[in-house]
Amino acid sequence: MKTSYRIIPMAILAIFLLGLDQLTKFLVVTGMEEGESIPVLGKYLAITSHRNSGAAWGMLQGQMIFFYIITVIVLVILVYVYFKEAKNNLLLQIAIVMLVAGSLGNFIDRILFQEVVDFVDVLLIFYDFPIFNVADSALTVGVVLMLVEFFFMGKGEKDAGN
Ligand SMILES: CCC[C@@H]1OC(=O)[C@@H](C)C[C@H](C)CCCCC(=O)CCC[C@@H](CC)/C=C/C=C(\COC)CC[C@@H](O)[C@@H](O)C[C@H](O)CNC1=O
Repeated sequence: MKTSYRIIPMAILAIFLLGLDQLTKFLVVTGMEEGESIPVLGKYLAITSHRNSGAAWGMLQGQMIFFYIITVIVLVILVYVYFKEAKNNLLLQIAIVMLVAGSLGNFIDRILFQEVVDFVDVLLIFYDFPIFNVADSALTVGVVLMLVEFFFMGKGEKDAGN
């Protein structure tokens, strides 16, 4: 029977992403001093132990209550959209799972430490991109997949067609 919500595979993907996020953060917290940096790829990629009590680019430092509220709202909306819109839509299901896993990853840090552990330190050619983590990567990929789904696969196309 064709499973339309793919609950098991999507749960496995979410647990894998969340586990990878929490494991990498745990290794950084226990294995490195804050501020310590380990070059991986010359000066373009390093593992730098960093903490951020804000959102992307350090916005809204310390506003934990706001982050808790936003994250819970985001999670509720994602679950609603999953069961309402993602039936038989694998791309949308993966996008939503990436966003849920990423949100939960940073949510756990914010509840436990009131700050997020970051460690992926990329120096883009001329711009020193903020240090991020696996959860941020999942969120960013999820946002991109959601945009692709909407504009190239989903409603956007139908509306354009009308
Ligand atoms: C990725 C979302 C940020 C993440 O949102 C979350 O947790 C969600 C679930 C809850 C937030 C309170 C609400 C979303 C705010 C939206 C936002 O901020 C616009 C972002 C755009 C984004 C494209 C989607 C760009 C990319 C940036 C970065 C990621 O690069 C891969 C740099 C990450 C570093 O600044 C790092 O220090 C951040 C730290 O880890 C805490 N992370 C968060 O707040």
